[in-house]
Amino acid sequence: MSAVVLRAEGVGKRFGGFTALSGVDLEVRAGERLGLIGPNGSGKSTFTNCLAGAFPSHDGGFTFKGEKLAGMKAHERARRGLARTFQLPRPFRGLSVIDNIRVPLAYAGREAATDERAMACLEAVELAGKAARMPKELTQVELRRLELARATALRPELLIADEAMAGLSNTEVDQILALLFRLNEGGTTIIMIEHVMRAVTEFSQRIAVLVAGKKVADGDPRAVLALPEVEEAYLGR
Ligand SMILES: Nc1ncnc2c1ncn2[C@@H]1O[C@H](COP(=O)(O)OP(=O)(O)OP(=O)(O)O)[C@@H](O)[C@H]1O
Repeated sequence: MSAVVLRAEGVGKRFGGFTALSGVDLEVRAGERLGLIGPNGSGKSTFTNCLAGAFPSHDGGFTFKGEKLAGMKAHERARRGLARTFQLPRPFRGLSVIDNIRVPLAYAGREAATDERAMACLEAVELAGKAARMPKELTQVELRRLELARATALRPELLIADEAMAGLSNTEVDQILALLFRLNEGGTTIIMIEHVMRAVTEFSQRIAVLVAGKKVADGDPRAVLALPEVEEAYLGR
């Protein structure tokens, strides 16, 4: 079995008096494909934000590649190989597609921000033909692909893909799925947060379920999805 790359221990987050996450433990192994699911508002993005360093404080902690992340800013976590995409793609709207890739390359300094490297990132998501276009000229699925290219330009060890498929057609879902499989085959560990259940079941080797901020299940996808508490959480949406 491969090494644990990420360990979350007792992660909790409150917004004022509201508990959005509570006591979440999670382990992810190197090279794994994990589906993180749960009804709307169950805390999936909050978990991602805590992990990526978007929130300054929360309970519990994360260990990534053996190093505690507490106190590290988002960019420091990114430099260590932790990447995430956003539910709503966030390209630099004033920059061309290729410049959107040059920015993370240049910023992190781990890779030379050469044209070749930026083009290779675009080729990996089949956007090389649109390198000179502006983000507003891209379709929804192309924007999702650009978001993935931006997140993976630095060849992260772990990628959290937060609803990369929302609102896409079946064919487009397949395109993004293929891309995520390719990234995983290249060695990237992936946490997929997704409501498109077909994609989650095709992709995930394991599924963890959040309901009202608590992890209620974690294990083999078929066994997890058959649990009464998981069915109830979804049917009760
Ligand atoms: N910055 C914030 N301030 C206050 N409440 C917040 C904030 N961010 C999230 N919440 C609340 O925390 C709860 C969990 O939200 P979160 O976005 O993590 O859920 P989610 O599982 O990602 O949902 P979805 O599937 O709809 O994206 C929700 O009730 C949400 O309203």
